[in-house]
Amino acid sequence: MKQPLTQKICFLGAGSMAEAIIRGLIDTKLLEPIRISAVNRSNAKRLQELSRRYGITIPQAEADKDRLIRDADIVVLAMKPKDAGAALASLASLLHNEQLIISVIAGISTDALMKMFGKELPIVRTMPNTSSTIGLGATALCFSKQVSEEQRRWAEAIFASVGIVKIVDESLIDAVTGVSGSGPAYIYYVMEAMIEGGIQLGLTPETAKELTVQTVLGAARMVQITGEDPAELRRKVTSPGGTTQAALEVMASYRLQEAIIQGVRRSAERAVELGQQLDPSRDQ
Ligand SMILES: NC(=O)C1=CN([C@@H]2O[C@H](COP(=O)(O)OP(=O)(O)OC[C@H]3O[C@@H](n4cnc5c(N)ncnc54)[C@H](OP(=O)(O)O)[C@@H]3O)[C@@H](O)[C@H]2O)C=CC1
Ligand SMILES: O=C(O)[C@@H]1CCC=N1
Repeated sequence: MKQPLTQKICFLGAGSMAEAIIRGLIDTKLLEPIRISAVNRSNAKRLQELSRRYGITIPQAEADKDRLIRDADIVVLAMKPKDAGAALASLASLLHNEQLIISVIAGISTDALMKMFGKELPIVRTMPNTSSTIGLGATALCFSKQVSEEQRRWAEAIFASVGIVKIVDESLIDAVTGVSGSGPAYIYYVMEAMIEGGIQLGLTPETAKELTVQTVLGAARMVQITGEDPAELRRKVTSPGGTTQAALEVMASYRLQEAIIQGVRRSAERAVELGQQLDPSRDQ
């Protein structure tokens, strides 16, 4: 097991992505709950729920909020892109350059964040996904030049506690959003359709769901364990003139693969748009 971290971490934004990471940190004992705090905009009930569930610190009064942010060694920005402008402007005066800033916000570049803060800070821009909740996340990281070696290790350890970590150039983070940030939703979408197909053919919803879940799990693990390409594994399922070929021909007639590729591309493009809405000077 990795050496536990001794830093204090404050999550700014206490939604699903923050909870996924908090849970991983605690489950893997990378950080003790006492070193973790979370603040949000207004939803006190949500903070109480997280505090009850994980034993983390939450502000007891408005003034506590600023103190938790100021005292943290690591501040994780985990609000929606649309809320980031207002949140980050009010945050600038609380941040100092001994802190590491980790952003999970889709689309917003490290340059744009620094512009919003009005100062140069060590920033790790990340793109995780919600499978981090169960330790099976896929996260890409990139670093601003102010990030020290030690801070890189903190960031890598934090996201390694909830899944796999890939270091990428910042120019590729939006592509990661298209593949694995939004990716779980594509798979759920396919699963919904498989379950519905099964129900239409007479299976109970429970049986259709169980069979679908095991099929998706098994297919992903087959790729991982055998190391074979998905295309090759698909070929092995597809007997000439058989049932799978018949199914895939129908799916191809609906251009399913093309639809997914275009969806991945559109997600990445949308990340760029979200960033531009906050940083009109961005020229991509
Ligand atoms: N969900 C996902 O699959 C992924 C999300 N991301 C990124 O993670 C970020 C968060 O997403 P997600 O967890 O889904 O969002 P949620 O809507 O679940 O949570 C957002 C949180 O941000 C808080 N918030 C809003 N404004 C402020 C503010 N001014 N100060 C402090 N907190 C604030 C909200 O508080 P309140 O409820 O009080 O308003 C809420 O707790 C997004 O930027 C998204 O791009 C990245 C990868 C995957
Ligand atoms: O949909 C979104 O904007 C966020 C970013 C990646 C996954 N969810």
